[in-house]
Amino acid sequence: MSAAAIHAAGVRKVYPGARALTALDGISLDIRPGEFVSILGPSGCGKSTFLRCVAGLETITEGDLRVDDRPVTGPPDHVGMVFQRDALLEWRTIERNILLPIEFAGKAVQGYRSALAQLLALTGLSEFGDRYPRELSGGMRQRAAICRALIDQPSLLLMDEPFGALDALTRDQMNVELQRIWLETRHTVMFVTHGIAEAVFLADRVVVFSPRPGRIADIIEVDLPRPRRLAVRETAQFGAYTGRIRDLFHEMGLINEEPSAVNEEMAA
Ligand SMILES: Nc1ncnc2c1ncn2[C@@H]1O[C@H](COP(=O)(O)OP(=O)(O)OP(=O)(O)O)[C@@H](O)[C@H]1O
Repeated sequence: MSAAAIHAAGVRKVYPGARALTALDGISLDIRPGEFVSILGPSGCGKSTFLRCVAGLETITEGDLRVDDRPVTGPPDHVGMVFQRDALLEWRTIERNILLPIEFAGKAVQGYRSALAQLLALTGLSEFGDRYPRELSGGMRQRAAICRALIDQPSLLLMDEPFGALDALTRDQMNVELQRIWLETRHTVMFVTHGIAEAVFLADRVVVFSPRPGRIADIIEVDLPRPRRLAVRETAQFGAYTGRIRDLFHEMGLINEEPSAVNEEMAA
């Protein structure tokens, strides 16, 4: 029996077809209940694929993948998801957007009124429940999307570049807010990102993927006290974590700061 919230052992994912594509190869990873894990890697390395496999939206080709010790055979219960695009329905108020998963599940929304009020308060949206998405800023919309993911009390929150479309300042603010929400709710979170600083700031562990086919290049434990303030990013300890990840990307050939090396390569 595994106590892991997510258990992956030798997970391989091949997208079939005439030009079959191996997106993931040999992913083995256990995520503990209540842990915040960032998945970091270059574009196209299979981060979203892994998240979609955990969410039961893709089937794996090989290996063992479990959520709460049950093999993933379809979208598991008690999983909330947040994507880069908030996917709010423009014709529904914020409250009715947040309650959508309850309606989909055929449950009575009345039973969720107090959960709704708590989530709106937690995310600073109490005044905006009766507004429409177009009346909210990008950051507020993403907070509403987080409320929608949390309304049915998931044990696991899967986030795929949730702040990727936001400007840098709003993204910083959302990082702080997400940490606060997580410290209050202690869901297990798997957070996919391209951003090295964002990954380190938020996570208990950063799982670094290699370029496609996605393999785990390294797992970095982030031992920084919480709650973390944005200023932590200026500290030597934080710099040591981000530096280590940058070195990894260097080794993988993903960062090249030597113009002469580029020239040599181009000349070869
Ligand atoms: N439905 C699909 N059918 C075929 N190939 C796919 C499918 N979805 C993704 N891929 C391929 O799998 C690889 C991994 O894609 P994925 O979206 O998981 O990467 P990613 O790391 O999340 O990238 P990004 O950071 O750019 O979003 C890519 O080469 C992509 O083209």
